[in-house]
Amino acid sequence: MAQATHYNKYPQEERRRPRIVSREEAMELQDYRHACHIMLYAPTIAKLFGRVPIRYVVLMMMRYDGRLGFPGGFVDMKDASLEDGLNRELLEELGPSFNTLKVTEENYKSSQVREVPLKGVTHFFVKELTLEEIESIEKESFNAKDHGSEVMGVVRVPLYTLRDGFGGLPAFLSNNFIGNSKSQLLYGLRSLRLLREDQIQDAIWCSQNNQY
Ligand SMILES: O=c1[nH]cnc2c1ncn2[C@H]1C[C@H](O)[C@@H](COP(=O)(O)OP(=O)(O)O)O1
Repeated sequence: MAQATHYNKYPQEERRRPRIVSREEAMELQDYRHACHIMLYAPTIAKLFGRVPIRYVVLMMMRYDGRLGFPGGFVDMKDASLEDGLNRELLEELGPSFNTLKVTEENYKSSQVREVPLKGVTHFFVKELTLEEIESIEKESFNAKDHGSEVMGVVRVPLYTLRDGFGGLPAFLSNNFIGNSKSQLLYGLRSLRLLREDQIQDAIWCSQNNQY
């Protein structure tokens, strides 16, 4: 009943638009499926071609459906918490690194609710790692249960824009993304200040106005 009341509070067109809610509000929703995904990242001093600063390694993955998304997945009834569900998914998708690396409540960032096509909540987490830890995840991901099936491969997000004005982040943003993962990526880059706002705006504009 609580769920029906909540659902009816929003007019038809409002229900189509995903909403940001607090974790507490999200956890009170009944009959919604909860999913958790995480942006893992690490600072780097490496330069592409010896001159373009890479700045951060940010991990996403190519999914079985040809879309890009973050590692993670649905939380099951048997998971004791959102973090338990996410750690279970990370072990399946990224492999043995997540026997030791653990996501905790400190890594929680935001929750978004959608009503259509199905009622669901996506919880977004972020975790800063060392470059060595990220490289170890990349190597060990070949030994993950889901490698080659649900996960086609772990990919790095290029944060730079090349001289042609499209290569790098603008081209990456032109890919197909699952669910709200593209807005999660932009939110993560913004809120963690991995890029400046003007750099993000330029990359979005260039991705939408590719003349090449
Ligand atoms: O990266 C993501 N960000 C937001 N939502 C996502 C992301 N990846 C998938 N999704 C959506 C799609 C589904 O509605 C759920 C769960 O999908 P998935 O991760 O494929 O779940 P399983 O691995 O099958 O448990 O979240």
